[in-house]
Amino acid sequence: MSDQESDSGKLALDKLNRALRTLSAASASIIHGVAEEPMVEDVCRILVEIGGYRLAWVGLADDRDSSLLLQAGQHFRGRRSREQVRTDVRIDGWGSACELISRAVRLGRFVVLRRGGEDRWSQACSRLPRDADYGSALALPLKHGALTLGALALYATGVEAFDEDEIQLLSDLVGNLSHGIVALRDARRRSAAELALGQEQQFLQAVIDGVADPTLVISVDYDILLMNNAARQERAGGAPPRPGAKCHEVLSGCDGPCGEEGKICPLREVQRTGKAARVEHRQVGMDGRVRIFELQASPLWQADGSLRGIIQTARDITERLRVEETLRENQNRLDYLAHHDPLTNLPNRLRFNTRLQHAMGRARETRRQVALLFLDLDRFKNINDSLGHELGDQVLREVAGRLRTCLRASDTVARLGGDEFVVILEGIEDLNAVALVARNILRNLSRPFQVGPHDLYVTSSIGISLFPGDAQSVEGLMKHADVAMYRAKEEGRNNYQFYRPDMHVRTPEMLIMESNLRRAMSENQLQLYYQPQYDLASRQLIGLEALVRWKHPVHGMISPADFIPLAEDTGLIVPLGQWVMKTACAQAKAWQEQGYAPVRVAVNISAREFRQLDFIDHLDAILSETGLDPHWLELEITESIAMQNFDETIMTLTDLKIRGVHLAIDDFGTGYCSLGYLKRFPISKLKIDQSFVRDINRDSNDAAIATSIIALGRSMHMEVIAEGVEREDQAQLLLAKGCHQAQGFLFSPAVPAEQVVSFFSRAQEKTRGARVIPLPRISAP
Ligand SMILES: Nc1nc2c(ncn2[C@@H]2O[C@@H]3COP(=O)(O)O[C@H]4[C@@H](O)[C@H](n5cnc6c(=O)[nH]c(N)nc65)O[C@@H]4COP(=O)(O)O[C@H]3[C@H]2O)c(=O)[nH]1
Repeated sequence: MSDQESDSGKLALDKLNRALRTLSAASASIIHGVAEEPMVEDVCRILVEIGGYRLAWVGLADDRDSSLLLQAGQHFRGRRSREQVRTDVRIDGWGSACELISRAVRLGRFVVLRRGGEDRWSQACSRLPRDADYGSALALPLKHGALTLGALALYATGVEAFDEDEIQLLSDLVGNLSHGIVALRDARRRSAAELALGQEQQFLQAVIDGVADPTLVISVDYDILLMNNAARQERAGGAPPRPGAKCHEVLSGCDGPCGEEGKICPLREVQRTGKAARVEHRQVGMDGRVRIFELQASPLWQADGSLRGIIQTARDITERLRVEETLRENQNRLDYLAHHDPLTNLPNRLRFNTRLQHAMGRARETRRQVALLFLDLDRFKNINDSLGHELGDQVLREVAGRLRTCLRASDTVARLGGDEFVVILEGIEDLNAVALVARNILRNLSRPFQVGPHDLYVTSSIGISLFPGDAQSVEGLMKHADVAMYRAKEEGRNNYQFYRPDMHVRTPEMLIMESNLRRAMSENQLQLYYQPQYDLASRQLIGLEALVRWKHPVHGMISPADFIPLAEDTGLIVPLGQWVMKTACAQAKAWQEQGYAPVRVAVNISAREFRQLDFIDHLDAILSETGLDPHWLELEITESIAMQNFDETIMTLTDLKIRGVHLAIDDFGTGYCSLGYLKRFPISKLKIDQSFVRDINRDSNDAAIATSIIALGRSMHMEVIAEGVEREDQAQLLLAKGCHQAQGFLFSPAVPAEQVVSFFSRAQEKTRGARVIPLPRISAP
């Protein structure tokens, strides 16, 4: 081998070694590269410093507009340029500066140019430093699959640089560099996507954190995808859920999805129905308190229509449920009070009426009979009068208890008021069964009642009417059972009677009483007493109630409670009522003419009187005859009068109102006045029945009813007066509850007209100074 040959072999070996070192260093740089620009720059540096090229640069295509950005590192031997040339050289055009690279990119293969051998050489070198000694240049396209990323340009001193082997090695290097660039770009895109995802996540988190109710986004696998701040506070003390946490673990502390113990899984509900779902869950909070949550789950659909999961909001409804429960209890309690007798807890008249209606309906279907037993305690008034109402009440409670024991659970026993009870027996085929029950009741009630220190003997009388035989309506059955009950009393009490039509024929006793009453009216045995009514706060006289008295020459004073019902039955109530009205009006006018300050006089009107077609005509005649201004007359009707024949009643009441007559509802609370009707009546006053006043300080039911009546009166702009006020504590409590008027023994019983002037005098004293009223003391008629 000649020296020349040996030198050229050594040179070739050096060249190969250098090329391999270059490839190895460039590969290491590519593998460890973390960012595209420094990596490309480093590869250029290696090509110059290790590879021995005069210059290396990379031009990268901008895939946005197919222009070429010469943005990566240029390297010159001995110095380094950080310049980035951004040029608008089109890949398919030929610009001055990037000739070489543009061409390699456009052709998609390497391009070699040599000084003198190629007419474009000067253009390819036009942007290079002028002092450089270039002999040849090579451009290799950076390709990744079908995509051309740009090209690497190398400049060397010799004209014959870049032989085939070298180009091959450099092609491998460029291939690695392309991979490196693509890998870094992918990584950059990935991290940008991850960043965007993170920001999106943060945005969503901020959105649901803004929701006040605990809110979760749950996947179909029960994973918690999002949980808002309120939910974290509620379930995890503010901590975020651990990754992969399941909703049932966090919300209920359960291993498996909800479904047991009546807890419906909201996710499954949404999956089952494909719609939003609402369920209630009982959960123990972080503080150990049991709370009820209303969970509202809305489906979270994906673009392909499949269910991604649910958005679940929870609302603590513990307090709302508690309030609802209290309201329900209050409503039940009010319903109960409206349908039950507070003293005995038996159904009251209202409930009894409904039950009887239903029983009649069932009897029509089953073709069986209904028996109505009307029961009245014999001489119960004596117990009340001699031992007091409290013991009387105890007896009534005990009677209620005993009645219940005599009946089947399906039978009804109710208290109508006072000492009157009714029993409904259904499914009757044989009247003997009814008689058996009646006998059983009589036997049970005739056993002594142990009340306080007393052994009381109470008997009762029972009248029985049958549906459908005796009557087809509640009123008819009641009326006939009542007639039969009176017959039982006449038969010596403590017995029962089935109704018979001939019972309407008056008994000799009744006929005697009737003729006595007629005589009483013609012989002036009747007298009007007046009970004063007072303003509770000022204790000023505001009215007088006229109450009739019968002074029998032999039997003495007979209570109106005993003869008014008879007068109603016989029709005598009509002339009696006219006498009362005329006397009361004349008396009121007389007092006014005597110079006493006028007060309103109240007169009781019974149902039969009120229903007389000429009732208003008679009233007009009395008013014109006596000259009393109708404003000073008040008519008291009972709830039951008001509730019968609504249309007629409202016409009569309106006629009265037009005349200026005041209207009051007596014994309010004992009947079943519909509020709907009440508000349509032109009534100005409600009288709280004395049965609610008696124990108003002791019995919470009485107090509740009195309070309701006062509130009702106030809401309907009516006056409210309490009757039967016997003690100062009752008066004080009524005043405190907002009832401003009262009458009762606390102030005075009903007294004859002559004594009434003493009330006027006292009223006069109280108002002295305010108003001077002349008092020509003329004696009362
Ligand atoms: N325990 C107690 N009782 C008190 C007290 N203050 C007043 N009373 C009594 O309570 C009754 C109130 O009259 P009422 O509810 O209209 O009840 C009256 C009314 O429904 C009827 N009545 C009386 N006079 C007439 C009348 O002229 N016409 C009509 N249709 N009915 C009348 O007879 C019922 C009974 O009348 P009276 O025996 O006079 O009984 C009166 C009165 O004396 C009190 O503090 N304690």
